[in-house]
Amino acid sequence: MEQRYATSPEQITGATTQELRDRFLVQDLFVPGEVNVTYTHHDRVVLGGAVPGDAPLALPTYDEIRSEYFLEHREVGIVNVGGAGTVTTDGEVHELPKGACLYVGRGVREVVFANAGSGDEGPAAFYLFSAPAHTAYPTVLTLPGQGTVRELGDQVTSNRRSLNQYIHENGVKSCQIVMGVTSLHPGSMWNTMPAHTHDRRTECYLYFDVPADARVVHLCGRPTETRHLVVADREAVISPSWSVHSGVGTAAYSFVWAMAGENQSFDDMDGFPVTTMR
Ligand SMILES: O=C(O)C(=O)C[C@H](O)C(=O)CO
Ligand SMILES: [Zn+2]
Repeated sequence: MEQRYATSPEQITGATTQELRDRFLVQDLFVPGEVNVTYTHHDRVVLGGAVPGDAPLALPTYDEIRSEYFLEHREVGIVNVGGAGTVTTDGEVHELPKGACLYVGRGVREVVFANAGSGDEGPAAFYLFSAPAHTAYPTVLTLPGQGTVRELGDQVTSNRRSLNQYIHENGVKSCQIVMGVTSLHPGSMWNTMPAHTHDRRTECYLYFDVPADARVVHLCGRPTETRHLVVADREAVISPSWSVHSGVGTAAYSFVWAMAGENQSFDDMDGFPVTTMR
């Protein structure tokens, strides 16, 4: 398990591009036949990718979390960003088409990932976002589009997008995790504009469906002292509570956003009109 310690805003004032990428960008999560995870000490979130091959793939536990099994003290939200697959939790099989979200609560001992056929989308690719959990909520599957959908932005400002909330205060229950998927409409490139922070939660974005020859220029840092990361398909960005998280693509794309921290209030955010940003 890769470990990333927490970063304060003062530490990035003179950071090089590589230093910024080492702190905030998570690459190579999706390797065929493997489960790969990164532990950020920002709100103790674990990010992961699981890509089953011909054989099913089990979620292991790791020394760093000192748990007999991964979900002994944790919960996880799982979104499939690849072809159809299944996730089996303590023997119960859940079918996840692309874009579906499975919440798995504390206390589930076995989580097993598998492919379910060979469609155009290639093998299943499961993105995992896990946080410490104080109690056990039931495992719940949400199919694409079945969450709470918010239509945001406008084609005129190139930020028309559909935001699907899956795990949230008024949806699937969790201890900490708030999770969903946002998809840009064709011709729209900007996400999360106007940008915001939420000092009470860490947020991570996993960009997916970014064409191979395209990139997302992701804005991070304090709103009045921004930096950027150039992000490719299936790469994730860790956004500390003090950092904006917004981006513009060179083509349309989608992303999984997920948060954990002090509260689960999606609208508890401080917005920054672009005219106030630097
Ligand atoms: O497009 C957006 O706007 C988002 O998806 C915003 C994220 O959901 C977010 O940053 C929530 O805090
Ligand atoms: Zn946010």
